[in-house]
Amino acid sequence: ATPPLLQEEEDTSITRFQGYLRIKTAHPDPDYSPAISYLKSQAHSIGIQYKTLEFAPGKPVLLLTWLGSNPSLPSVLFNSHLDSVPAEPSKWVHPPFSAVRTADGKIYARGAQDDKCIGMQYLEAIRNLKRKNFTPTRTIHVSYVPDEEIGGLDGSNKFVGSKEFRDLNIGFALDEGQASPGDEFRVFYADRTPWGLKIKAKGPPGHGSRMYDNSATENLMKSVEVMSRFRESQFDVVKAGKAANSEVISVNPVYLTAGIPSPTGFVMNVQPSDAEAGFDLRLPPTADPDQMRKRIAEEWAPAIRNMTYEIIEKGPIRDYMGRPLMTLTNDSNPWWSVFSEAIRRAGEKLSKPEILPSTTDARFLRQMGIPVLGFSPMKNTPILLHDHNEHLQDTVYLNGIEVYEFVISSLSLFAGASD
Ligand code: MET
Ligand SMILES: [Zn+2]
Ligand SMILES: [Zn+2]
Repeated sequence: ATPPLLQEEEDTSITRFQGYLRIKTAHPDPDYSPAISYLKSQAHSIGIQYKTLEFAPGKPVLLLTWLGSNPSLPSVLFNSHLDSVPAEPSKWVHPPFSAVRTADGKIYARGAQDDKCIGMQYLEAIRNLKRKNFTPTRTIHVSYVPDEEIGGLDGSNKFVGSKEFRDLNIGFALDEGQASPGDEFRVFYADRTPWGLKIKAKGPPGHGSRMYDNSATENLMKSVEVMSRFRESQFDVVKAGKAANSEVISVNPVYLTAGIPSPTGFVMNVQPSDAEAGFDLRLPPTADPDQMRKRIAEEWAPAIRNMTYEIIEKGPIRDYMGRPLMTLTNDSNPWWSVFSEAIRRAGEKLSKPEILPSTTDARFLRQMGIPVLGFSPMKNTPILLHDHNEHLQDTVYLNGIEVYEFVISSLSLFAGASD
């Protein structure tokens, strides 16, 4: 057993976390370069290698490497994203980029849970392991990628397709998960894939008083009704306890638009010739994308009702072999066994592995055939990602560092799988 950290050392690691949280990498205009500089200086002080890669202008990927004693073995990757969603400062009790630590130990910042915590915990764990003279067998990589919150197409997606990535020879990866309100950590073996769906209706315009068939708004409303019924059918499965939220297809409206603008709002006595609605769809890996496309074409936006549609598919659902993008969480996956055993040895518990209701860059890694688990070590913590007043308890943050020490050391020493 190693002695607990001195108060002073704890404070320093919290201060370093606060420093990262104060860098504004929130959309719509994330400033990546100060974040990259900050992380590079951390890597320098720890004594590990670093390099910046750029696959899209102004969108750097930072890669840190702790070389193992047997670099020919497949390596292990710890991923996090540099960016975060926007915050509305007026809705927060402390400014979202202040990283205030309250008297009772809560650290307030956009990114405190999603996911700057893990980005810094990886580094603190490596710092501690180095101090204890631990030598990894497998090489450990830590990646910081841009643009996750807007779909990752210029970030992780391009990174995994690069020669630089192939050369890393990654055997297993960890990416972000979600906080757990209970006292067991959550772990995720798959993500849902987001589709943005826009449906558009056209129809004859007419006097506001007229009753006639096939107006644009009538056609759009018919679709919205059909889609609402589908949404309800999925939600019913969840309410009946037959599936988790993340195991069904979600279809949620995000905008509705029609009408002819006027200086006072909209023209009130003309039925418009165009109407449009947008939806956030999330498809679990078990969903059949062809069936979904067919449903959209035939039922949700049928041409016979003068409707058109656009599907923005933000990432894969299946791998190149057509199999659902899921990482095995049983003993047939030796990485799972090593990971779950490390959690046990850290004195912690995992709840039953889940599909993540939202989406991470793990889907791009899984598409390359790499097993990935989603994991953010936050227990007894409210789920505050994308919410106002996102915060993390200092003790939870510090505990996570210890957990990663077990996880990083175990994975790097694991000798079993050579491919
Ligand atoms: C639009 S891709 C996904 C971005 C974000 N992580 C989410 O789940 O909403
Ligand atoms: Zn997020
Ligand atoms: Zn995230």
